[in-house]
Amino acid sequence: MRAYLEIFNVSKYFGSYTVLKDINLLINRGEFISLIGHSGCGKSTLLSIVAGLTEPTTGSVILDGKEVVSPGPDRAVVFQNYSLLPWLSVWDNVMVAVKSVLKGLSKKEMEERVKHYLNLVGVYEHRHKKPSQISGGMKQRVAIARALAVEPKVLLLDEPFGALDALTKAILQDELLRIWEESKLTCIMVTHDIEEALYLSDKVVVLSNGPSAKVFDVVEVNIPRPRVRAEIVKLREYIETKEKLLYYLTTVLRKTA
Ligand SMILES: Nc1ncnc2c1ncn2[C@@H]1O[C@H](COP(=O)(O)OP(=O)(O)OP(=O)(O)O)[C@@H](O)[C@H]1O
Repeated sequence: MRAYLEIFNVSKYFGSYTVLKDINLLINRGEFISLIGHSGCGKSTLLSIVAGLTEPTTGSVILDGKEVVSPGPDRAVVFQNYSLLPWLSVWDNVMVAVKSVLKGLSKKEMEERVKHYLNLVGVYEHRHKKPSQISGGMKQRVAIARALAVEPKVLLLDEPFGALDALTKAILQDELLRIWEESKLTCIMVTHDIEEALYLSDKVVVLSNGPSAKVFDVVEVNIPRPRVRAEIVKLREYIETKEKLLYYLTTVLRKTA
């Protein structure tokens, strides 16, 4: 049986520099996958290839039986730096995405959808504000609402909570987990945070150090769901998987620079 998202022999060269070499990954529908690895190994490049924003030098990405050749509404990306349009209100930032992707909807259906997703991430009451008038955590909520509002098949997250303080980060991780559990979206998230990866993911894909980064290991996170942060940290599976990932990153793949 084919996987929902298939990454076949993907390599990426920037000039003579080989970032990724022969990446192979199979991701099932509804899975939550984290990509982890040292800075500069090519995590964002791989995510960008899946998004269709970067073309692989060799190999291919197949989503639901179709090759990815460009960005498309079936894949939404959330970046660390929110990437909201500063001159538009919170409402319009989401509406612009809905209008551009879901042209067949009536005005009322579009408005209902924007309202639904702003409510889902808890920023509806801030809908008239501009991005400069809301906090970083709220901006990231809006970015997530915008991504979800087009109802993609795959949600791609590039260090989505990397710029947030620890408490806001924990709250948004809980919200993302809740939304993912309800929607059963397929998610791929780049992160540097092992605990975040363990809390959210079904599998953690560890990339080796670049240049020519490969998939070093795919670590299954066999922690039952629903997950309660305070409870899972006591589980043997959590402790052992965390130790394994730490061992990979700090010993086997240790970087000297
Ligand atoms: N457009 C580009 N042109 C040339 N080199 C690039 C380009 N994009 C990325 N690179 C290089 O590819 C390598 C991988 O970058 P990438 O951002 O994918 O790594 P990363 O693992 O996501 O890093 P970090 O964890 O620091 O965000 C780096 O050496 C980077 O300088």
